Amino acid sequence: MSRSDFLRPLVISGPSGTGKSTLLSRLFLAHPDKFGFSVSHTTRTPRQAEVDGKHYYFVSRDTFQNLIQDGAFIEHAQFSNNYYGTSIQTVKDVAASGRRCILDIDSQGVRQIKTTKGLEPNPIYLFISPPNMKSLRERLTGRGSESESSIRTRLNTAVKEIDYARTPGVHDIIIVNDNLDRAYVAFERVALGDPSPVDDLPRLDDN
Ligand SMILES: Nc1ncnc2c1ncn2[C@@H]1O[C@H](COP(=O)(O)OP(=O)(O)OP(=O)(O)O)[C@@H](O)[C@H]1O
Repeated sequence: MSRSDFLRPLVISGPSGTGKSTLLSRLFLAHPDKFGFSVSHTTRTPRQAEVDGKHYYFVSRDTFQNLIQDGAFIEHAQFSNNYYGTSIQTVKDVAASGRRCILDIDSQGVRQIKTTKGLEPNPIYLFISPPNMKSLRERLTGRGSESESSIRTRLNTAVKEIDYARTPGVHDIIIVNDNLDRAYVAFERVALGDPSPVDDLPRLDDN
């Protein structure tokens, strides 16, 4: 991979509970100096052990709405009654440090970045899929962070996200997080610049 490719932001999306944070934590542990996470802003309340400025910038709805007015975001979206957004400044800060910027955003955000063309250079889009809906439900339940109704909302959204991911050209790369070790090997390759891993998206009518 050339240096210019390495500085292309890597946009990671995939249903809630599919394992994005888990894969990212491993990557950052293995390569502490190579990658920079674009820390998103959100109006949701922090989960236990989440740190302001590290996992998210936790802000009020008023602050978030002012930032939208100021044009601070390359994408922002509302999900489960909370706002999430990525500020232009965060991405610039990571690129300026010579690290590859990694963005973890939902599919509404992916659509928005693609239409606003706010990011230079052009990002690479990676979709992390669950192997099936049953596993996704188990992961969301096992994480213990969501109410039953929140899990239902996330599962309904997941179906739409996986459908959107079937649209040709939306994502450059697809990884199915079935076995965590296998998925991580593929994920690490992508992060280091190999564009080849493309798994098959699961059929949703057989699980
Ligand atoms: N391959 C896997 N097999 C089994 N469990 C997994 C796997 N990958 C992740 N998990 C577990 O699934 C749960 C959800 O993972 P994680 O929180 O990383 O998802 P996420 O995609 O970051 O979700 P969100 O978008 O809501 O932040 C966690 O408890 C994690 O330990």
